[in-house]
Amino acid sequence: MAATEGVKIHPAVDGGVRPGNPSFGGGVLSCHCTTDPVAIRINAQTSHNHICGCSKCWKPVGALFSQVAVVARDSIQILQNADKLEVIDSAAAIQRHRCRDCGVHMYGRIEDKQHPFYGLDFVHTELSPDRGWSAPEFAAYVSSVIETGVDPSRMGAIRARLRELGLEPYDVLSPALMDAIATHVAKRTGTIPA
Ligand SMILES: N[C@@H](CCC(=O)N[C@@H](CSCO)C(=O)NCC(=O)O)C(=O)O
Ligand SMILES: [Zn+2]
Ligand SMILES: [Zn+2]
Repeated sequence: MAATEGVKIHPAVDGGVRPGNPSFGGGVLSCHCTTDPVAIRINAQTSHNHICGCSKCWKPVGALFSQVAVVARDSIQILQNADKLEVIDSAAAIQRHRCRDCGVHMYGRIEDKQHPFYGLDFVHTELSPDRGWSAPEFAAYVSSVIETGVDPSRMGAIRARLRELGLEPYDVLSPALMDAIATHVAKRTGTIPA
């Protein structure tokens, strides 16, 4: 039996990564409540979609990883049941707004203007019935799944499965995003010209 057989990452990728549609222009995300769901509209295609193993991002029941993408904050509009949204941790860099009834995270917002990703919101596009959203490109915070209870002996098979799916595993973010963060910091501190 192949080492990767039976390794489940996330329902959106377990059957293979579906390509996004570059001309897709957005859609509506809804929480899991069967009555009075929270709904938000995203008026743009997402970018930097990735699979995330960190303990803070929302994961569907049974999934080892989250799927999370970013979009400009001004492209998000709350359509209904905004009163059900609560911020999980207002001290966190990403302030995750979840439905207080079903627990689904509707969007994560960065309020710190100095943060390298200020201006971007984090969203889970599987909450939309549409298929054109940008595809996940890599896997982030992979070792962090151990913090959520995964046996460390499974990490070899998990990383192998991610590679099989074309989702290169990183233990923080991808090199491109880490470079963007470091460039932002170097410009802010004056190490390199802004
Ligand atoms: N080992 C920790 C990592 C948590 C973490 O740093 N998560 C990242 C990525 S979230 C989406 O890519 C992060 O930026 N967090 C900021 C925040 O959550 O406010 C763990 O697993 O908890
Ligand atoms: Zn809900
Ligand atoms: Zn995360």
